[in-house]
Amino acid sequence: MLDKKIRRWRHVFKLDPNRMLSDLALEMICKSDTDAIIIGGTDGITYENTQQLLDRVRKYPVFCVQEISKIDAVVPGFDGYLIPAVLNSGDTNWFLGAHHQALKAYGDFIPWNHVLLEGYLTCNPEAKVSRVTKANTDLTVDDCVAYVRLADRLYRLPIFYIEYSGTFGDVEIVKAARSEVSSARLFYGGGLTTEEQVKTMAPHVDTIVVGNLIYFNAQRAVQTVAWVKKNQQRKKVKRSQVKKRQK
Ligand SMILES: CC(C)=CCC/C(C)=C/CC/C(C)=C/CC/C(C)=C/CC/C(C)=C/CC/C(C)=C/CC/C(C)=C/COP(=O)(O)OP(=O)(O)O
Ligand SMILES: O=P(O)(O)OC[C@@H](O)CO
Ligand SMILES: [Mg+2]
Repeated sequence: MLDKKIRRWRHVFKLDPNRMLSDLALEMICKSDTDAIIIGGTDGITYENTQQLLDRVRKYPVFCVQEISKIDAVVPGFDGYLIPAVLNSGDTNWFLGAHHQALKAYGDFIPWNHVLLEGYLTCNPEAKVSRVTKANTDLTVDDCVAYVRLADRLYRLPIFYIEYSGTFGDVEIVKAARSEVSSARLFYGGGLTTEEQVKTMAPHVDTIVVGNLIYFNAQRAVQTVAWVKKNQQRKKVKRSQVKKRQK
């Protein structure tokens, strides 16, 4: 069941089928200690380039899911499927219309135990995803809290994804989401390139997503796994210290 799997994800890489990646870089990414690979992107996604990338990743035992952005590019054979719904989109297509159309056409063939909906809050106005979905990225902390309540409490979505694709985000927005989220897993992705940035974001979220860095410095991208996991261990130590103090 995909919902159980994602509970263990602290770090994931996102690979874009529309971008070139050498075999060596792909091997480093797949053999890293990451928890999963997400294959997806906003534009230029086709059945063929997604299938080709999946075939290359399948040489390695890493868990691999597709993030669906185009219905005719859905490829069978992934370990799971993530379906984005952009909550702050200015066009209902990106949280309702495309999903309705997809279910009308393919609703009988969906492996439901392996499919999860992600509530996206896309916050970088320059990102392709914000432009394509006409997202309202002018968000206050109160807007963010309201979106978390909508996704997590009202719709009970399994994932709330703070997306800053291409740029490092506002930690106050992330902290506000953390303080409000109850059962959804909190994902953060956007502009992570240094240990300092990972240290700033990782303690407030369940899962860190690293994308662009893979394409300009795969070695450094692999290092982000250790940075995230080190951070998690520090949190565990703190929790056990608190327990000792309480006894
Ligand atoms: C048998 C079998 C395999 C069955 C599978 C069936 C299945 C799971 C069917 C799907 C059913 C369904 C409801 C599908 C939804 C269809 C759909 C098209 C929904 C819309 C998705 C959406 C909101 C897309 C908009 C773009 C988006 C959010 C993309 C996600 C990836 C992302 C944000 C990438 C980051 O952007 P990037 O491209 O990296 O941008 P930069 O270059 O700026 O970094
Ligand atoms: O590509 P970057 O900026 O690392 O963002 C990761 C991911 O959230 C993109 O969808
Ligand atoms: Mg990208």
